Amino acid sequence: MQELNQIIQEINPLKEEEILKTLNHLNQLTKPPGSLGRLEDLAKQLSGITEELIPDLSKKAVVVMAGDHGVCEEGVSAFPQEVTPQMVYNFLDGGAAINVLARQAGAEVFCVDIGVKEPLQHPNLISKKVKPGTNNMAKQAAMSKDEAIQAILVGVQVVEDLVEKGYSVIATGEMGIGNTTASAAILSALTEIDIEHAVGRGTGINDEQWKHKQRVIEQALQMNQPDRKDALDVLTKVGGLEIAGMVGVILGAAKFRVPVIIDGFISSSAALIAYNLCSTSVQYMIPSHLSQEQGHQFMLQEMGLTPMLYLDMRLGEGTGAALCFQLVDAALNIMSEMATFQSAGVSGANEEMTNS
Ligand SMILES: O=C(O)c1ccc[n+]([C@@H]2O[C@H](COP(=O)([O-])O)[C@@H](O)[C@H]2O)c1
Ligand SMILES: Cc1cc2nc[nH]c2cc1C
Repeated sequence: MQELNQIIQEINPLKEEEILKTLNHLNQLTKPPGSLGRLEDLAKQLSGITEELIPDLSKKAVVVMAGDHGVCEEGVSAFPQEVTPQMVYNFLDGGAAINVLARQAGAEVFCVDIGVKEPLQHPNLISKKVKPGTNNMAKQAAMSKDEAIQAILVGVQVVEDLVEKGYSVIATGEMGIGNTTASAAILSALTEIDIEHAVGRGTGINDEQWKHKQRVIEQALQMNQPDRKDALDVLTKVGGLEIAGMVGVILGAAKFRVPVIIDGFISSSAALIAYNLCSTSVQYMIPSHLSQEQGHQFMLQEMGLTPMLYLDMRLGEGTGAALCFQLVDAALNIMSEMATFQSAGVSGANEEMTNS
């Protein structure tokens, strides 16, 4: 707990001065001020995070946290639990969607076993198992507080190792059959959103299974009584090991002043926990896309975030976040390659026609 509190204390706000310098530069480029919209916001955020006008963010990493969920025994997913380890090997063999999208963006995928039920072995796997899957949250707490903290610290350590190797922008990803149940439970526990709106179809359950999933989550919340004001308590009682790992990735990124691209519903439940533990951490988050999972919009709204992309995706793994690497590159290339009004001999706006 002390170590986690120390990390939170080391998270500082973005550098306002650097953001103003970036705005000033953007306004000199050959375009009407603000006309590149969210790309301009992104350029400002990146410089506020890194304390550099045009940072080198060429070394990109996707961290895929994998974990299993005891609540699967209640029948909450369209797929069996063995898909979690099977997909981990798929990530390690380079054949999953995240491998394709990461390659396209020039990013590397790092897969972490933080809580897969069965033993896994692969030379490229980062083996940091805290526990072989969570307990069934409908019957008891998903994990102990110590395990939740341990999993968060794994995420922080993974980021520290990546930063040491020169990685400068990180995307969150996850794999865990049953984890939309944990994420929806986190959303209902931390906000006023009712269960019907917080719970989605995950990998694709039918109406009847969806109603059942709602009842299971209701039972888990009744049984565990997570404290809305204590995000660590919520994570412990109804969260997941991969979710806790991503909380650590996000807090670690904020600590080391590295931009962190948040993927979909499950990644955002981790972001919501991180935000509740340390509200400043939201300044380091880039919300990549709006997942089709229905509760996702409420998570982002709760943190005051607007997604960059609307692609009706609901895969997870970090796929939406990986697509945003290209937007990060776009924002930086605008900053470094565009001509200024002065250098290109282009006339500026008519003074009397503008607001500023
Ligand atoms: O990222 C999302 O928005 C997202 C939405 C729905 C499902 N998923 C993925 O699907 C799995 C969880 O779905 P489920 O139905 O087993 O809870 C898990 O491996 C997630 O990566 C991911
Ligand atoms: C095949 C499959 C791939 C996934 N990737 C992330 N969640 C997933 C769930 C399933 C079922």
